[in-house]
Amino acid sequence: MQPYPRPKGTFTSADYPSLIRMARSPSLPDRPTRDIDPNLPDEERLDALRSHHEELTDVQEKLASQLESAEHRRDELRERVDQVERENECLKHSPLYVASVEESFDGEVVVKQHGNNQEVLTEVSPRMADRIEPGDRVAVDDSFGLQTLLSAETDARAQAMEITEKPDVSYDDIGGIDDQVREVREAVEQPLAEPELFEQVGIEPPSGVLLYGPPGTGKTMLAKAVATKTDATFIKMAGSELVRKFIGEGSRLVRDLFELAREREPAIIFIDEIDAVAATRTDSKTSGDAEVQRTMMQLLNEMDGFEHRGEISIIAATNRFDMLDRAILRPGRFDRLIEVPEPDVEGRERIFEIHSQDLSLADAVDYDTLAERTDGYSGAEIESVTTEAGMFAIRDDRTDVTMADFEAAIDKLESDDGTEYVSSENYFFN
Ligand SMILES: Nc1ncnc2c1ncn2[C@@H]1O[C@H](COP(=O)(O)OP(=O)(O)OP(=O)(O)O)[C@@H](O)[C@H]1O
Repeated sequence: MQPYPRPKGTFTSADYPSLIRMARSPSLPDRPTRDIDPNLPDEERLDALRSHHEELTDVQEKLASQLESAEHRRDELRERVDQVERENECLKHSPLYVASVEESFDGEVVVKQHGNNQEVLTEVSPRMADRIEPGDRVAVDDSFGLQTLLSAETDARAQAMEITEKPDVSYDDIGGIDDQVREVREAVEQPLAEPELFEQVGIEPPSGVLLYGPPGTGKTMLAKAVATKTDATFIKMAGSELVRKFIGEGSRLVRDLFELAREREPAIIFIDEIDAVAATRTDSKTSGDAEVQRTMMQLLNEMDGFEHRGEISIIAATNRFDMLDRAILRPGRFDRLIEVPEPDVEGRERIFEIHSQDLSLADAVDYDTLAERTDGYSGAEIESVTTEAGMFAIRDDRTDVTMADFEAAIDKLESDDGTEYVSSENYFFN
């Protein structure tokens, strides 16, 4: 019996077309044909028919065997396809590491992985070979295979950090949170302005200040106002920017952040939405969580190793105090907590006054009444009311803003929102 021609060896997907062709046209055994003379005596005809039947049975067995082999081969190929698909899925989902290209040779490069600074020589696929240059940032897989060319590092830094040489916010621009202004001045301004005072007394100034409270209450303004007052460079980084896609990138950005601050002393580092990197650990052990943990550890390392901080202050802000990992609140880290609440009625009146300073007002605007009507509004929402009041005047072809415009603006914001503004008393735990 002639066996079905089984292809040998290991195959890749590139071999599939030829394998399929082979499976479709196997060498089939010849179909036996026989003409039996009808004039033969019965016995001879019967013998001839028997022998023909045997030949046919033989062919049928051969075909059955070939079919069985083909089915077996099909199952093997299916299994292989499943395995390749699984490997493919794994490759798609496994995390990539960020590395810098140090040197580039003919088809090979030396890359240095961020985070552990491990250097390796690795091959570059022809599809990437002519695009890779020393200094490029690349994403590599577990075996250091180059997967993607990343955008220039300067872009990543610039995207993630907002640097203001001279912010122009003064303490007078901030209304309704006088106690918080005083506390921030004490904790940040004084150590920057009079470091010798702390030395003389023999105490360490607070390491980091954490401002917490609902959105739009002036936390960023506070940090900017201290930078203005102390002539410090204001470097803002959003925590969400630190939670990057690639392993090693978040901790690298944290290092860059502190390095930049050292270059630009005096400087204020402001980390907004710190909860994005410093939330309480969850049970899930995904690689994303591990990466966030690494970024947080890098941040804590930078703070812990900041003995001679010079003229650099660190301020962080969060709307989700309840979510924070307590590790960041230990002494030597964010050890001065300042709650920035929504303004009370007097605070709202003051914020209305501040934001109406540049408005051209038609008649005396009753800030007291406006403050009464805006219970639960944040500073940012009060700013929106004044802008909207100005829009009403413009729509009405006037250059002066009236009390009625303010009233209409509040009505509009409340109907746009669909709800009354909720007081923030339990904001953190909702
Ligand atoms: N207390 C305030 N006094 C005057 N203006 C304020 C006050 N709070 C907020 N504003 C206005 O709202 C805008 C946004 O405020 P800011 O960015 O400081 O809030 P935030 O607390 O940092 O908010 P988020 O938590 O959303 O980052 C400010 O530019 C300012 O115009």
